[in-house]
Amino acid sequence: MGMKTLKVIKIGGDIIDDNEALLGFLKDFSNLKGPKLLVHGGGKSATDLAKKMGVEVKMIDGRRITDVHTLDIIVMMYAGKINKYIVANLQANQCNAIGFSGADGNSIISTKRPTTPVDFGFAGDVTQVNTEVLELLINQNITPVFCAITHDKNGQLLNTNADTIASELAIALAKTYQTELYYCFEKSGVLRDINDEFSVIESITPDNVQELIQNKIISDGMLPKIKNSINAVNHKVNKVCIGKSEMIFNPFTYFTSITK
Ligand SMILES: Nc1ncnc2c1ncn2[C@@H]1O[C@H](COP(=O)(O)OP(=O)(O)O)[C@@H](O)[C@H]1O
Ligand SMILES: CC(=O)N[C@@H](CCC(=O)OP(=O)(O)O)C(=O)O
Repeated sequence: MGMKTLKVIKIGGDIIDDNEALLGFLKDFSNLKGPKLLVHGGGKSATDLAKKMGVEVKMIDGRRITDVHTLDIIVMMYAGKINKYIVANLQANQCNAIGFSGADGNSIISTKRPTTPVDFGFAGDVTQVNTEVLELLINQNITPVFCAITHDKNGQLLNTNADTIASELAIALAKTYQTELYYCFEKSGVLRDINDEFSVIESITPDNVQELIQNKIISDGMLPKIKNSINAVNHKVNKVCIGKSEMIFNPFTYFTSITK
C-alpha cells in the first residue's frame, strides 16, 4: 500500500487581514478531503498591533527583528487571537482542528539565532520536529493548525517565519506521508515583474533560483518562501506550489511550481 498524501498549506498576512477572504478560504479548506495541516502567518496584524502599542517594527529580508516587547505582541497575536479564530471557524465548517505552537506536543524545537551578522532577537532556527502527536491527530482526521512560534525546550518561546514552519513540517512528515506544500499569498505566483499578474514564472529549480535572487526579481517576503521551497524539494517533499489559494481548489489556476 502506498503512502497517503498530506497537504501542508500556508496562508499569509494578506488573507488573514481580510476577514471575508479568510472565512472563504477556511470554508474551502474544510471541504478538502484527506490528511491536511494548516500553517498561518499574521505578520501584518502583528505589525499593526506593534505600531498601535508604540513598538518599533523592523524587518530584514522578510524576517522580523523580535525584541522582548515584540515577542509578547507576536505570541498574543499569533498563538492567541489568530490561531483561535482560525480554529473556531474551522469548527464552524465541521472541520475538527486543534491549534498548535511549536511548544505544544513539543512539536517544533528551535535555537535562538546567532546574533551575527544580524541580531534578530528572539527568533528561532528550527532544530527538531517531532511528528508523533501530529500523526496521531491526522490519522484521527483532526487537523493541526500551526502558528509561527517555536520553543527552545528551556521555556523560551521564539519567533520563526511561518514559511519555515510550513516547510519544516512538510519535510518531517515526508517520512510518513507523500507531502505537498502550498504557499498561498495575494499574488498569482512568483512574478517576473511584480506589477504584472500575468508574468507568473511557471517553474523554479535549484539551478535557476540564484539568478532570480541576484537580479532582484525575488526580494523581501518572497525570499523566505523561495528558500524554504527549495529546501523542501531537496528533502523529499513531493510538490511545492506558490500562488493564490485558488490553486489548491481549482485546477485551471496559474501558480509557480518549485521542482528539483
Ligand atoms: N517576484 C516576486 N513575485 C511575487 N511577490 C514578490 C516577488 N518579490 C517580492 N515579492 C513580495 O513578497 C511578498 C510576499 O511575502 P509576504 O508579504 O511575507 O507574504 P506572506 O505574508 O503571505 O508570507 C509579496 O507581497 C511581494 O511584495
Ligand atoms: C521571524 C519572522 O519573521 N517571523 C514572522 C512570523 C509570521 C509570519 O511569517 O507571517 P506572514 O506569513 O504573514 O508573513 C513575523 O513575525 O513576521
